[in-house]
Amino acid sequence: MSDGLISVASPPQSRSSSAQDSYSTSATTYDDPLEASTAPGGAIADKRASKQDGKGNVIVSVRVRPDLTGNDNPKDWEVDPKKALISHHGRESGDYCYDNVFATSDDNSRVYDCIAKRLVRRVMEGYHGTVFAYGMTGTGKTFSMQGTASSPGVIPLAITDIFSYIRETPSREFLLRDEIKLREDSKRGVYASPLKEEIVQSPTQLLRVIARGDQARRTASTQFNSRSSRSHAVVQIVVESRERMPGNASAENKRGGLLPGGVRVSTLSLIDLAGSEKAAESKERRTEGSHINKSLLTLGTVIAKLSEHKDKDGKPADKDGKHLPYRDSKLTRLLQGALSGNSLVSILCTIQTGSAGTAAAANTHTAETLNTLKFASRAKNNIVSHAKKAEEALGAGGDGGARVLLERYRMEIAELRSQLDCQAKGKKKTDDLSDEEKVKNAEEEKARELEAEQRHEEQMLEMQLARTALKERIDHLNRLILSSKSTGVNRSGSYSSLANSRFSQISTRSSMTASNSGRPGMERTSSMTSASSTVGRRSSGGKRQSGGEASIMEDEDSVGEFGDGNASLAAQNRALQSDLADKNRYITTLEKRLLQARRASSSRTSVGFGGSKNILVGEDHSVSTLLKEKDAEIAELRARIDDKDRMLAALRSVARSRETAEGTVAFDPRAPLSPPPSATLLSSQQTPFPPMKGSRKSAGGDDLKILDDMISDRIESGQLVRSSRGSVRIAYDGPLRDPPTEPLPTLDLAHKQEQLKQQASIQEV
Ligand SMILES: Nc1ncnc2c1ncn2[C@@H]1O[C@H](COP(=O)(O)OP(=O)(O)OP(=O)(O)O)[C@@H](O)[C@H]1O
Repeated sequence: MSDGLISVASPPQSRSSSAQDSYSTSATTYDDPLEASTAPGGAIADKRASKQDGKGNVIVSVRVRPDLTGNDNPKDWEVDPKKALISHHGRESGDYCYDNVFATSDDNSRVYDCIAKRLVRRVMEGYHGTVFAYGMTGTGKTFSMQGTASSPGVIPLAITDIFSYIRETPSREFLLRDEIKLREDSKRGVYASPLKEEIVQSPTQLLRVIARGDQARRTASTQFNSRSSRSHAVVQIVVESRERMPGNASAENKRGGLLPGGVRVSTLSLIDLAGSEKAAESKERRTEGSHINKSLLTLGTVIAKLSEHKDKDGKPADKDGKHLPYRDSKLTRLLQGALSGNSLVSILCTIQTGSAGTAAAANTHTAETLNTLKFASRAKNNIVSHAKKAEEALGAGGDGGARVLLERYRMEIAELRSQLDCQAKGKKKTDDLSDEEKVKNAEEEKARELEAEQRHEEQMLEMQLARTALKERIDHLNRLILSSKSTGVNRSGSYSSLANSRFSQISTRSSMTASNSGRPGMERTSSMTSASSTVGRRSSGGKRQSGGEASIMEDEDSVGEFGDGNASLAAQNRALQSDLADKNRYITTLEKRLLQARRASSSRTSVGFGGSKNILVGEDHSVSTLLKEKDAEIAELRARIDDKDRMLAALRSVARSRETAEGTVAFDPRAPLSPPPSATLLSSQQTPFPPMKGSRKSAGGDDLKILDDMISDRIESGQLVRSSRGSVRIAYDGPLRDPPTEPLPTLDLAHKQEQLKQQASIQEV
């Protein structure tokens, strides 16, 4: 027996690995009491002993690679798979008993069932598990761990079982990630590849991830070392699981409705170490500081020291009580958990018992094989595992919680759901706010519309008020205009009254002149004038009318009183007087027409302006036009008056010429209706009133003086009577002629012309 490391022979395997529950081959068992009864009877005591000292959690198996020459039964080696015994006969003879010894005929499936299947199950249940292969280069480590397409190794089979277990365990949910793959070569030492852990959801995906890592490993090996065994390959699968909601939970609850329990995290490490023979032989490489050799040597050293000594706390220590040098290499650092007893461990050592060719090669090969067996024996004897189920990490607190990806994911999911809820609430709130804003906007819009409507109404009201104000202003202005016009009209009316008054004055003066003359024609003229004047109405009494009528008759008879032979001159004077009377009548008629026109204009203006407030400004033009027409009529009347003046002047000139030609004519006092022409002219020229100005005075100044002298003579003779006011009249000579109570209107053309001119000038103003 080689160095006494292998103390417990592994029982022969009895079952295949095709079935999930067929894992019952190992002589070592994990801390499952029910498993003990299933083991072969001869190994029960040893297994119980292993369980008691914690060695039951460590499985050490040896696989013998077939000999390429077909010599699977070398004379120095005896392999008994059933007894899990390898015996070497020769210089270093001995029996090496392990938990499992696989013959050359055993395939990968069987190897997996014996060394890893149950471990994988335990990992799925919450244990940490480590499976690594150790052996000489070319002895079938990779073949056993990875296998081939037709004969998958431990890793693919473990992956298959992992997903099978997940499918068969609906009460829990799992999360798998290929976390770390340590690579170690002579140049870079141990390094992680890939550096990024990946979540895997299917065996194919996990295998693809592993294949990428293996490809990287091979590339590195090709670059730095032609031999792939110069590096390690570590596949570490982290399994997180937690209990699901009851089966009747809805699909949504199955995803998110987790029970309040924590997340269980376990790790399955599958390691394909570099060729151990180099670590054992190549001192040269060790002196070069080979990381690979150092790791393997450190691993061997650690394993060799595991059970030799314990520290004061009972933890593995070296003989000096010092801590084991796990940190001397990254490999031992990685495997520290497994080697220190916190993990289930399964060690597969591969050997090749066949011929290595030459004798030297055969000796080297045998020595290396023996070293592998010794390593396995030490591992079997020294590694004590007290692996327990990993504690469920509750919540996210602490480092453990932070390391739990599932918990992190759960928390992240919860947080995302919270955010989603918040977003949904926010969205709802936003929607609500949007609705509120819409309502608010609608209200604001409505308010704006109302405000606009009110503003519009106010504007309309203001416009209406403005229009009203403008209308009032216009009306006011119109009233002002009308007032101005009315004032003019009223003034016109006042002027009319005034004019009537003045006319009455004129009439009074005329009556005085007529009284002086005592001619019925004057009375007739007076009556005509009085018809349009207040004074005239006063003078239009029945007595006076009767007197007037009588006067007319008397006028006809009075001619004979002045029958002095100057009848023609008297007749001419009468004709002139008659003509003057006609002119006066014509002037009176014109005055009446002018007065009527002014009244009509005033009436139309008053009716037009006072009857409607909406008078157009254009109507002023009609008034103005009417006024202009009246002014034009007045101007025409003035022109006619001027014509009459010129006619009178011509008549006076003719009378003077005749008087000059006929000499002095004796005045016939019997002819009162036939006063001398000079008297008539005197009267007509307002003698004894102030003489007319201008050409009129100069035209007949001498003649008038003569006539004045004649009138004075007749007054002295009693034929004419001068009143106290200066007017002259024919002396009263009998009862048949009532003296006039009021002065008869006399012809005072010049004075009337002046009045008309004054009236016209006032109208123009
Ligand atoms: N049990 C076996 N049955 C059939 N062929 C095997 C077996 N074991 C190994 N081989 C073959 O032996 C060769 C070397 O095997 P493998 O590469 O697995 O050795 P290794 O120990 O991994 O070497 P290294 O340390 O260099 O990686 C391979 O071609 C492989 O197919």
